Amino acid sequence: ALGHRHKFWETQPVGQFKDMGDTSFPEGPIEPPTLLSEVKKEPYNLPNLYEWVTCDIDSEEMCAEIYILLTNNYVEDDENMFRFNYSKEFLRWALRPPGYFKSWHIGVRVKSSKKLVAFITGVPARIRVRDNVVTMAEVNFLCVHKKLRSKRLAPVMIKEVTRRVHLENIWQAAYTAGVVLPTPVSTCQYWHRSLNPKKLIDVGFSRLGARMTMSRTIKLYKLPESTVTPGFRKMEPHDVPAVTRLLREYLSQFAIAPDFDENEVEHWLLPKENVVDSFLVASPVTHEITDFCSFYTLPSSILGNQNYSTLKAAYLYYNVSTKTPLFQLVNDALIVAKQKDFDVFNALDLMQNETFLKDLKFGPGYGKLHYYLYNYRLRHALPPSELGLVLL
Ligand SMILES: CCCCCCCCCCCCCC(=O)CSCCNC(=O)CCNC(=O)[C@H](O)C(C)(C)COP(=O)(O)OP(=O)(O)OC[C@H]1O[C@@H](n2cnc3c(N)ncnc32)[C@H](O)[C@@H]1OP(=O)(O)O
Ligand SMILES: CN(C)Cc1n[nH]c2ccc(-c3ccc(F)cc3OCCn3ccnc3)cc12
Repeated sequence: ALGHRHKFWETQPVGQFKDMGDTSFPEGPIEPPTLLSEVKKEPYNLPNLYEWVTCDIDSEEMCAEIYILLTNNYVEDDENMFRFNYSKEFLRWALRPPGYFKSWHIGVRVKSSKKLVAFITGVPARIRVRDNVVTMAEVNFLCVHKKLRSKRLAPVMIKEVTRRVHLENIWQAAYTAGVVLPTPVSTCQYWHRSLNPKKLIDVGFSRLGARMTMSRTIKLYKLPESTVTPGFRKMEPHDVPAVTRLLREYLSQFAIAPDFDENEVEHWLLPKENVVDSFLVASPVTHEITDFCSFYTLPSSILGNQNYSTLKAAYLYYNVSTKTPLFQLVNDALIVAKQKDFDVFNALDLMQNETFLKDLKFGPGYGKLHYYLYNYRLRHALPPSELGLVLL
């Protein structure tokens, strides 16, 4: 805002800070599509030492290079105590949804050593914004090696993924970040629910509460051995049509939400070992599916701790409650996560999550996750309760 210059973002079709509060602009695309013949045909120039590489995520070797780059150089928390450690199977899941483009998995190598030093990705998604379903690119995994930071490489990466998205006649994007950029369409807070409080305190993720002993803390977060909702079970392939109907109906209440079809529900929500867990509640009598709950697995490396190297974290994903109270549904997810030896269960305060966070003993995190749309203006920022989109 004041004095804050965004030399790159000021050139982009995104809401600008200087226009904040000006509601005279219509909601919708900021720039019209250009003719495909007018989209730049060759890649943007990189500094001389570097070259573009289109990453084949199916290749074990390429996937390993991406995994290692992210493991050592991706997002850390504000105190640099943890760094996301997306697994290879998670990356393959996240980057190969129905209709994905290999050309949107973009790497930068050092010409001489062939070392992968930067990465950015897009995957196609139909996102509804109020009443408009827009095909967008969900942009993610932007990463520049720690040794190459602050050289203005990120703008080149962003322009290149934009160019390749334009070549597929797609003109909007959605992305999230912990940093404030021009201009968030919504801002969420993240919350954490301890499952293994002793480890969380040992690694410095949590602190022992005032007037609390360790044994009192362990007791506070204790969960039942098994889930409590009758008819609560893992999702299976034959459930895809019913879960799609249930989820589409539920997500229709939010201003921004994915427009999932059965293929996308199959990809994003069928359980995948070590990647995504999903459950539903089917009425024992009618077998009607009335509720749904899911979380994904995203460990964080613990930086500089002698006893532990990894924090096993679950992240609340998409949930639907029509009969079982959301509180009880998510509590069953906590119970399953504890059974699977997760250390912590994370959630954003979007959708209807703030109705249960405190009651289920989630504590507020220290940072925010900002949501952005590229080349699509909203007249006002949305409260998180109107957001129905979870990006990985
Ligand atoms: C129609 C299709 C459109 C498709 C594209 C849509 C847009 C997609 C946008 C991408 C969405 C990604 C979503 C996503 O992946 C989820 S957010 C996670 C981003 N990754 C990390 O935080 C990993 C660790 N950090 C790094 O690797 C580097 O610090 C990065 C690469 C972040 C910046 O590298 P650097 O060496 O530290 O910085 P310079 O190269 O010198 O560049 C500085 C410029 O980059 C702007 N910047 C910094 N962080 C950003 C971020 N997270 N998004 C967007 N812009 C970001 C910054 O404001 C400045 O521009 P300004 O001068 O205007 O302020
Ligand atoms: C969303 N996706 C784009 C990854 C991403 N990028 N930037 C981020 C900033 C915060 C969160 C986040 C989202 C939900 C949550 F419960 C906790 C979070 O971060 C905790 C702090 N932290 C950062 C790294 N290790 C721990 C994700 C992201």
